[in-house]
Amino acid sequence: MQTLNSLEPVIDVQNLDHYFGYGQLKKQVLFNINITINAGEIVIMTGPSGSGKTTLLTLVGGLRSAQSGSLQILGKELCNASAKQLTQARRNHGYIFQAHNLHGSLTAIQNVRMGLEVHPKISPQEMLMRSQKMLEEVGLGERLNYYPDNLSGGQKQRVAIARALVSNPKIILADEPTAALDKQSGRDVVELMQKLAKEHGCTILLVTHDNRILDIADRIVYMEDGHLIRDGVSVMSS
Ligand SMILES: Nc1ncnc2c1ncn2[C@@H]1O[C@H](COP(=O)(O)OP(=O)(O)OP(=O)(O)O)[C@@H](O)[C@H]1O
Repeated sequence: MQTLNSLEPVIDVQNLDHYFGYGQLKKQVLFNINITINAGEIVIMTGPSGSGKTTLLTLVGGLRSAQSGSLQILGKELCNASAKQLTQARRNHGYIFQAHNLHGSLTAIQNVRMGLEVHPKISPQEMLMRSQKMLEEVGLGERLNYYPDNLSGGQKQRVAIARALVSNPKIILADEPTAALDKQSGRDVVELMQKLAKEHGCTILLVTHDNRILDIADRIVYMEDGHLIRDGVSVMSS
């Protein structure tokens, strides 16, 4: 089993280019991206709309295939990886999106349980136990059997966090997790993510336009026109 220490890169991107389309419609959207993210780091990626943040996040997440350069996740190369290798890699990740993507017909605990379905070795009882514990950790122990429609925006996002974390992923990828939330709920959600990531030893790569949450990052990276133009330690982190 692989053990990680804080100096080991969990995400290592070197000379990564990415294109959409073919032939005359082929368009380069990422240019020579280089970034190394170590275990336990919280990295926020920011920058203007269309600068390539989501594209980079989906490549790191194995949601699309990297074509050129090197993209190593937990020591495994994902550039030109097969569909099977990408599926395998996705098991290391928890995803949190702007729209929480909860299933409306499932209760909170059933939604969280979905985060364990890709791990067939866990028994149904164990799945329920872990899901309940995770919901308790995000402060929703009293709402296990609520449907998403009966939860506030912040509570729904907390269910999504529980679903992302229930399988103990090494890496959490979050795309605009506060965009649909008011100021206080957004703050609560990212502070919860920060706390749980530190407790569970997760690395977080988070895309946001929300300047109010930049201070939770250990490092902020800035994208513009497909280039990573700034990569430094957060001036606001303690
Ligand atoms: N599936 C796709 N097919 C073709 N072009 C795409 C596709 N997805 C994104 N693009 C283009 O790639 C570029 C980068 O888009 P991306 O969504 O990664 O930017 P972003 O920084 O995440 O933007 P936003 O902040 O608005 O979410 C844009 O020019 C976009 O139009």
